[in-house]
Amino acid sequence: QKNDGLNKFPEGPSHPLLGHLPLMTSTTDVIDVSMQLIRNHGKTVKIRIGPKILPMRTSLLTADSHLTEFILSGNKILKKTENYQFLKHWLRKGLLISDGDYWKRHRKILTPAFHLEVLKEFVQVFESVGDVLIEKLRRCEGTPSCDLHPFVTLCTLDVICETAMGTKMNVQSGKNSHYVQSVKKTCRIIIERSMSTLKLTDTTFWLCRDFYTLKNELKVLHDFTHNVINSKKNNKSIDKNTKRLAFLDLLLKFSQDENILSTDEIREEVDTFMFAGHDTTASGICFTLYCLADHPEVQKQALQEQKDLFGDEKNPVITYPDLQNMKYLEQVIKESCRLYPPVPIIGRYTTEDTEFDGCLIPKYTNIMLFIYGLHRDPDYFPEPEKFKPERFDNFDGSLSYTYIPFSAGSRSCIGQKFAMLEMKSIISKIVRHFEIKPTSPRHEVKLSAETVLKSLNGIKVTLKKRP
Ligand code: HEM
Repeated sequence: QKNDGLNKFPEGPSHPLLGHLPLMTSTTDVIDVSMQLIRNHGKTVKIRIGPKILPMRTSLLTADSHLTEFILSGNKILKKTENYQFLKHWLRKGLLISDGDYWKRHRKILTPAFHLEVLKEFVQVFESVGDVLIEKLRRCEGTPSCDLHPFVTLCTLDVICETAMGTKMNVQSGKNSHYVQSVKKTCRIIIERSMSTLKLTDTTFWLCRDFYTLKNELKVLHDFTHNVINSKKNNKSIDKNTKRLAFLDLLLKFSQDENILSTDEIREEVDTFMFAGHDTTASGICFTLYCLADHPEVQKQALQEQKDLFGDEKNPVITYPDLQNMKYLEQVIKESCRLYPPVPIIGRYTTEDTEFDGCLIPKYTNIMLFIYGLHRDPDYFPEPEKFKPERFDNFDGSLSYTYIPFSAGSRSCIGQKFAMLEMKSIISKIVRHFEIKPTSPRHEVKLSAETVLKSLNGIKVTLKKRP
């Protein structure tokens, strides 16, 4: 393995034998240590695991917009890094982790399922599931501190179950808790595998209890989607009265017409939507509400926008054009996704020697694109720590590789428009019903880079019913 080209990049402090491994032993370290490295040593740094002379792995960590643009805008470096492989037991060859011609073919097949005409029909789902969330949040009214995360996660799970599979799961009302528990346990094990030497490789993972737990949980998850698909195939559970089709119905339809996806392939894609489409939006919603609590003047303006659109009506019937008209709220969400990007790091892997800016990046290099770092760079965003939605007043394309919460280029998030609509629907509802205030003393989030950005100590605010 030739890694000479990487010598151009600084390494920062590291252990001579273990490299950066001792610095990154937890999901919280990943954010802090990566920030320190890029602040103190340059926008792109080398991360080494193992001895300096013969490293086990050398990666690049970058928050440089040029290198980010080079990687994301080209069509050469499309393969994901090996840590995505922890997802393979659940998602198999789903869109998020597949590559090569297989990925290309599936991306082309799945793209029409995210067409605007399809998404517009989902607004009703966001709204009715959001109404249940409002009822659940009433429990928090008057309490000094409410952790939003568990409430919002169940809400986004209900949304994705109904939109991806066409199945009302009512997890917010305590139904189907076995499926929810399996999603939670599987996500936990996936994160822990990337942090534990014993769980890291399949060769030793089977020695751990989690290997068997994962096996059981995956059976629950796979059986569930499998059964939904089968009953749809036998046409037992398609609601004839709705013109709304879930992603699964669309995939089945495409496949019936042209026989392009097998049942297993459909299941893998539906599982992928389930995974990629609920924790991410929950993170986006929770951090936006946290920012609104901290910035009463921004919240006031967001509420005013709601009043301008719907008067004093707290429960208007919201349509797709209404969500489009929530321009200020969109800026608020964008600014929150800048400071707290729901997906803080993504990884790509070079399959051939690649030249960038006169430097050779060798074949088999992991490149970690540090979205969180890009978004907090003062060269790209003056006063980066400040929450200023007006930054997005005149958002122009030149920011496109400095602001990438949904990634960019051909492997960008296929669910981007869906996610923005869902976040607007849920957040606007909460803003109309509650005044969101910081807790006293103010809750300070402890950021953790799991597959999505989370806060280890929850996302706590105070909710006060609006008159
Ligand atoms: C705020 C919410 C969301 C954020 C911030 C987000 C962010 C991202 C990012 C950064 C990627 C690139 C991942 C990588 O390169 O490794 C991605 C990919 C993807 N996202 Fe999202 N996502 C969100 C919501 C959703 C939703 C709701 C869905 C589905 C309904 C979805 C489905 C996917 C899929 C399938 C991919 C893989 C695309 C491909 O490789 O072709 N995402 N997302």
